[in-house]
Amino acid sequence: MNPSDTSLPSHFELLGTDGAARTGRLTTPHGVVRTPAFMPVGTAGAMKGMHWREVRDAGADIVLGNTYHLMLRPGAERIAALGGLQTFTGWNGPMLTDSGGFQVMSLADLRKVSEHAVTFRSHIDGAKVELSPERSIEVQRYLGSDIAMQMDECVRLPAERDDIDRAMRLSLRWAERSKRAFESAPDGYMLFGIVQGGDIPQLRHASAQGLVEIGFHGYAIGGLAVGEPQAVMLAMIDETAPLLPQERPRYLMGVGTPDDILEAVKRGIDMFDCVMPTRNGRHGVAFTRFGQVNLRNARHADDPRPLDAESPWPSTRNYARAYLHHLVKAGETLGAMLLSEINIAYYQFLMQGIRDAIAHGTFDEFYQRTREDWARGDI
Ligand SMILES: O=c1nc[nH]c2cc3[nH]c(NCCN4CCCCC4)nc3cc12
Repeated sequence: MNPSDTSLPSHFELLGTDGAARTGRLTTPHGVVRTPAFMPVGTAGAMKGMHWREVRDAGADIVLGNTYHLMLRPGAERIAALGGLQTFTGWNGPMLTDSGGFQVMSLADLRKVSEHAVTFRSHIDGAKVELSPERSIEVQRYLGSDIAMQMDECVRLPAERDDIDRAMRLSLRWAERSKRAFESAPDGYMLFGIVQGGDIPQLRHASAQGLVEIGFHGYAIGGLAVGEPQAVMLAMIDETAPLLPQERPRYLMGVGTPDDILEAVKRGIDMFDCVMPTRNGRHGVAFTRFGQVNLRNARHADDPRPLDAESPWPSTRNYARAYLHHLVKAGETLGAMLLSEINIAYYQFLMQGIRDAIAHGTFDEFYQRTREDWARGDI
């Protein structure tokens, strides 16, 4: 389990730091991921409202798929028989899959957590399903993701200390089982552990130290972006990141807004995923260099200007706000499509700016200027 060895099909190289911010390169069997990286979320094997070529052209190196959705429909064994996720979907680049535990807790009916597994009824057809750490690893292997996640239990916040402690210790035992199942067939792919511990520093420390002792290719910080204020999320990153190995990637799950990402990169996070760019796009909200713009707002009805005339992304600099406003108000599918690509392109533009700034030792200036631009707002 030594992914710093660059002769392995999967390995991480730390290329530069600026304060606690890091830039690196994560090599996987399906390609290279530039970090800090934002992973668009293709939950059920598709990027809602976009073609894969647009996701690639926007600058995304890696996308996320969800084990929970894909194992229920179309089924992991079926995807394996059809060549795995990359062949099945046509996205021929790196993919990371979440283990399924989080979605079970947020989407499934009649779910029950035991030491052995979580059992639930499919939200699609009501079928009874059991998801153990071993089955989750088996499913992720069938899907063929380059980076698999351990099975864990994420507790929504606020929560009682006893419940956070119980879920954190269960997740550590599941981490051990996930690794054992993963190592039963070493094949050059990666497995990440997930730090739990809620908003309690001592439990975060215990979780991080326990995972490092087990040893993983990378370490996710989970149990955040689950209802807590941003200040609490950032405080838990401050408590956790310094305990994680410098030479392994750190992944903050489910995060977040551009502001969340900038703050987390400043604290040493390398990887992110969030549905926000595509979900907000479908709801008519654009992310731009000057903050968010709600195209449903009547103020755009006669505005011939594009969202950002300086943007490198064609749709951001070519379409009049009045047209985007019209599409959104008319419920035209093209509105959701254009705003999804515009938003994914902005997130990747932000990540490229972050990587360049860290590489040049100018992250602090980039951080200040970016926040000033957001604060200036959309004129
Ligand atoms: O602790 C986790 N383990 C496994 N997967 C996770 C996924 C997560 N996703 C989130 N937050 C998602 C927040 N997102 C923001 C935009 C709207 C939909 C919800 N926290 C997470 C924690 C975990």
